[in-house]
Amino acid sequence: MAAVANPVQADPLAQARQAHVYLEERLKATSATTSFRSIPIIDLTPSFSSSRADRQKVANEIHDACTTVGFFYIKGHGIPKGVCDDVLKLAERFFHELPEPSKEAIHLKNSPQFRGYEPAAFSSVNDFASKETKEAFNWGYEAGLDPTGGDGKYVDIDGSSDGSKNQWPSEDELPGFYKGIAKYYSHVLQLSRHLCRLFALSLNLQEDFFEPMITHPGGIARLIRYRPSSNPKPLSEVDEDEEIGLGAHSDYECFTLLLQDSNPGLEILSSDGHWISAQPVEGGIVVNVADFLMRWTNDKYKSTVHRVVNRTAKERYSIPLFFSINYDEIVETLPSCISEDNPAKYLPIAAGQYVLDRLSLTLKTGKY
Ligand SMILES: O=C(O)CCC(=O)C(=O)O
Ligand SMILES: [Fe+2]
Repeated sequence: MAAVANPVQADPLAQARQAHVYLEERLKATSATTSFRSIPIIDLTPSFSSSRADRQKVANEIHDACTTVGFFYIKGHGIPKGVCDDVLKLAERFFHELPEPSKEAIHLKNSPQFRGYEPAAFSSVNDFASKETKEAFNWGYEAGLDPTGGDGKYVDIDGSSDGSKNQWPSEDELPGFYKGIAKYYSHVLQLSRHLCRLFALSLNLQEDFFEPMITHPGGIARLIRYRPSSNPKPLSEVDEDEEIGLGAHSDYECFTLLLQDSNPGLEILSSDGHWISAQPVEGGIVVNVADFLMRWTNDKYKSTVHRVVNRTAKERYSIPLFFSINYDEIVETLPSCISEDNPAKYLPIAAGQYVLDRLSLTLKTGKY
């Protein structure tokens, strides 16, 4: 086991609370560790090459983005444009076509695993945001959505392993919904596995280091709808009283792959206090490091605070996948991220336990 210096807390809930305190501190931070004004764009095309040098080159770009901004766009990722367009259309159909009682029937409050429909103003990712205007539909990994078929050993965040916990709308009411979701999800899952190989190279690990840990990965995804703004205004440097679509937060898992439509809205907090707009990039998918990977890398890779404000008079749709390694995998700090001068800061923890603690904390604050 890796040496653990000053283990913060042995109690997972206390650790989760501490992560919340950490977020509060990040939001207040004014002194820069790394400040930025733009988000790198990384072309993944060479990462599919049989040349190790080509793959390493992309991995090095990922390393630079993750140790500074914590966010980057990927292009040349291989998911066909039609698949992305179709799933965004499906999101629109879900919110517009599914009758309210049918949405209510698959409400997230029925699900200990946070799956299903979440109406506007139902939750808040942090204690500081006023009511969030977003609406969402959440689902998680199931073997039927995985083109590998999975390994039959899927374990959920709460340790359960008795089948899918997803709440799907009925095929009669929303024909083709499950099929369309499955198509996009299978693509984005395989892309995440590909990224895991690049993350491994970027961290000086064997390229297949993560492979045994992603055979039944955690992958909560959501369709999100942000209403048009009633009073559109441009991003200003100081804006305390925003109409918040999604409050300032960092993500919980390993990394997030975000498909956004053509409307801007995502804003990322530079460490000198400026919010930077992650404008949609044609054919691009946004990738960001999340808290579990930050912890796993001993804080080397940055999980950067972000929020969503729809400043346009149009609806905005986005579809994040929060990719985690197998939830039952217990991890300790990555060997390439510790040294005598920089010993491991965190205790080993199961990937799913960490996510559950963070999600439960949202419950504890009474916002769910
Ligand atoms: O909708 C977006 O652009 C970002 C969504 C997000 O940050 C999240 O769901 O965690
Ligand atoms: Fe997020």
